[in-house]
Amino acid sequence: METREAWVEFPIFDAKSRSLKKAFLGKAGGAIGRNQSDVVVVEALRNITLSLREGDRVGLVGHNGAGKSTLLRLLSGIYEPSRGSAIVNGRVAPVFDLGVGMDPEISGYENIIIRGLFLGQTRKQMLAKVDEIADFTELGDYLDMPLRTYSTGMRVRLAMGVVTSIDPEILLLDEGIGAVDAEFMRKARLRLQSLVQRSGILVFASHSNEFLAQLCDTAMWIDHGEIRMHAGIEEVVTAYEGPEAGAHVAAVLAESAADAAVGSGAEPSIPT
Ligand SMILES: Nc1ncnc2c1ncn2[C@@H]1O[C@H](COP(=O)(O)OP(=O)(O)OP(=O)(O)O)[C@@H](O)[C@H]1O
Repeated sequence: METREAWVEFPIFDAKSRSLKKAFLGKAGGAIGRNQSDVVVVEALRNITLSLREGDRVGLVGHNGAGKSTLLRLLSGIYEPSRGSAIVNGRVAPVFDLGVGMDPEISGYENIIIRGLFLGQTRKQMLAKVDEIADFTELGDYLDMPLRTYSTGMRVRLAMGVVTSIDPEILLLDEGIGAVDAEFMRKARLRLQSLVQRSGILVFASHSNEFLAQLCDTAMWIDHGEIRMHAGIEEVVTAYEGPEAGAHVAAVLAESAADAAVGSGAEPSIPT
């Protein structure tokens, strides 16, 4: 997966732009400027060159409107670069808009299948795991009801169940998963971790440093549409948010490492 000097610009034809004489760079959001035809554009991504390979687990950090979601959409092929190039080889599972691929008029069960097809699974594969996914969601009889009768959190449960049941080569994840209750989140986290382990490449946009530290091994700081820094998570978070946040990341990393060590130590050894 590779991008070279890729830009994503959104032309805004109805911008109230008379006062916009010079390019504007605020705290939040990408730069607002003009293109060659003098149309106002939001420069959501500027000059992005990156190369990701099997095993890479990258977290995206950056302020609101920095370009994280746009980068995920560029990497998934939803957006074409307006300049430069983006080449993606592999089966991509874009998991940012949990509602995409869902139909409000059909049942939860049917939506499990549809959403799976949307994520590149076959109908046969989905039929084989629909019961297990249904169990995970704990939605019971609601699974026979149309999706429009669900609350936001219930929809997220369904979407999370499907998403965490697949085996993607490239997993693009946005943290749109805050709507579920704490107990369900704990359960979902384990499934999410196992999904990440099965995936070839992970790119994860999140405002939760704890989550980033649990799932990723490097972080990329996106600032006004540009890659400002790509390094270890602790280093990037320290630069982006300060030493306290960096120390928190270090503590989470140490905890995960300790858990992993206990996990491997607990495995029974096979006598020879
Ligand atoms: N469809 C669109 N049309 C116009 N501008 C857009 C569009 N989508 C995104 N933008 C702009 O692109 C910039 C980057 O937005 P993006 O959603 O990628 O940010 P983000 O880093 O994911 O932010 P957040 O943390 O708030 O979710 C913002 O300035 C936003 O206003």
